[in-house]
Amino acid sequence: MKVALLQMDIALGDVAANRRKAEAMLAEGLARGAAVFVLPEMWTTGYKLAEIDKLAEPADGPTMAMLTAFAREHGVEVISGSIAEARDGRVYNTCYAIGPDGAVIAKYSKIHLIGLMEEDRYLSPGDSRAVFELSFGPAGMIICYDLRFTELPRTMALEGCRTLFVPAEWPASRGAHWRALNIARAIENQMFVIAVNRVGRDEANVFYGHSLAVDPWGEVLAEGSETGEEVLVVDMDFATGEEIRRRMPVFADRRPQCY
Ligand SMILES: NC(=O)CCC(=O)C(=O)O
Repeated sequence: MKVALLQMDIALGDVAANRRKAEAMLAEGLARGAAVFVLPEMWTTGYKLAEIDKLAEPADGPTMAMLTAFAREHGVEVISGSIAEARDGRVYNTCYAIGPDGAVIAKYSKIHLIGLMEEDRYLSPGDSRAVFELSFGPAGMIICYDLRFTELPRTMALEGCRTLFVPAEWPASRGAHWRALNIARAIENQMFVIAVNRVGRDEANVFYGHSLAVDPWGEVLAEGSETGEEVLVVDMDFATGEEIRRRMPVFADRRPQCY
């Protein structure tokens, strides 16, 4: 199963330009045989938070129309990355999972908003998890800062999640954390982790790139560069996860009554 990680730069506040770029990268991934596509966090707008109420789109807005049409036309699965979502007079940082018929299978709004990047001033937090079924097995999604909150992916693992998608805008100043946390989440939860970060800079941050595909043993199957836009196409054998769980039966050995 080939998975395309769209490691892109983002034009701050220019939704139309970002959509054109994403369309070109989706087309490249398709030409290279990908059947699953993953985009980064807040890729339509970047962190243009002071104007986010004007830039946000409803769940059936033009960006989702483009992504659902792409999935339907080509019979592929898309993890939308996150999009500033306008809902009930608020704005959420929301990621959608889209099936090969173009239908939205699941939706997740970022639970942990990062004060360091002022998300808590401008965005509203979500309050529910997303574990769902894709063609290759049960999957889930979290967004960027959520990576630091161990309990969220652990709870999702206990609910059956075997592949975790992590769209991100993670700054280079905390690059070591990005790598360590993605690999740790994969090892401790015996999950595949597919984490897509942006490159480039905005007014406040230089971003780290290094998009990652990690297997449940913690092996890095593919990693993006630090500065370059690229479509990483990774051939993944999702069946190997169960063999790793048999070899190292961490979930069977848990003793939650002690902690
Ligand atoms: N966009 C984010 O959530 C950034 C998270 C981050 O920089 C960190 O956790 O560190």
